[in-house]
Amino acid sequence: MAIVEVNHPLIQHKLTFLRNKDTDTKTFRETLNEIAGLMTYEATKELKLEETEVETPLMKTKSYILPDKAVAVVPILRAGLGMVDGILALVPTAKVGHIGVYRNEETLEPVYYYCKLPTDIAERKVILVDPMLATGGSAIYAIDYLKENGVTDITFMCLVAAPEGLAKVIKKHPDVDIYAAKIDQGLDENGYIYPGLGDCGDRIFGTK
Ligand SMILES: O=P(O)(O)OC[C@H]1O[C@H](OP(=O)(O)OP(=O)(O)O)[C@H](O)[C@@H]1O
Ligand SMILES: O=c1cc[nH]c(=O)[nH]1
Ligand SMILES: [Mg+2]
Repeated sequence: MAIVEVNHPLIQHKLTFLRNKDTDTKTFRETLNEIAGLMTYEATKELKLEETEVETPLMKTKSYILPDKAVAVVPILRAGLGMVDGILALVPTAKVGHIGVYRNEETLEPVYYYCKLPTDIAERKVILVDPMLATGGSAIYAIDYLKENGVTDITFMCLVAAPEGLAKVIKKHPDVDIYAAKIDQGLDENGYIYPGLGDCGDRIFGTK
């Protein structure tokens, strides 16, 4: 298990634009995908490769490729969708599953409404994505769900995480690696990440 705050200057620079309340929807969406791509580079560094042989213009040589069933990306709807294209730009052979969970605004408990996963998901490394890890309820629900479907290798990738939610996820799922662009100060009285960036789903899709 690892908790990695990906402190790359390009990621931290781009995160500033996502935090800014005046950033428009188009810029927000594009920048979120750019960060997701940069984080993917770090989060996939332990991927196993297969040896192959390739013929260069000069000679045959040993080289390496990803196995056919290397990766599945699973966004938690809706906001997780905002990271998928950035990840697929780097891992185009990944399959994509979807888990629909929203947070009840009063109880802050996760509410399930949809799921569709690749049939061979248990054979793949799953990158579970959601920009916001607040109380941790949605992430824990989605990880439980993946494990019930036979998945054994899960990395959770988010943009900002609250320390209290992070602690809950690690306690329940100590085998899951977590990558965050930033671990923030905490949660406010409404369960929003502080300082955070507001409601990420609404900012991606322009719904408020
Ligand atoms: O850690 P938690 O306390 O569970 O909160 C985090 C969840 O809340 C947000 O989703 P939201 O319920 O706003 O749904 P949306 O993506 O459809 O906007 C966010 O994208 C996470 O899924
Ligand atoms: O700060 C938060 C917490 C949950 N969901 C969001 O979109 N933002
Ligand atoms: Mg939302």
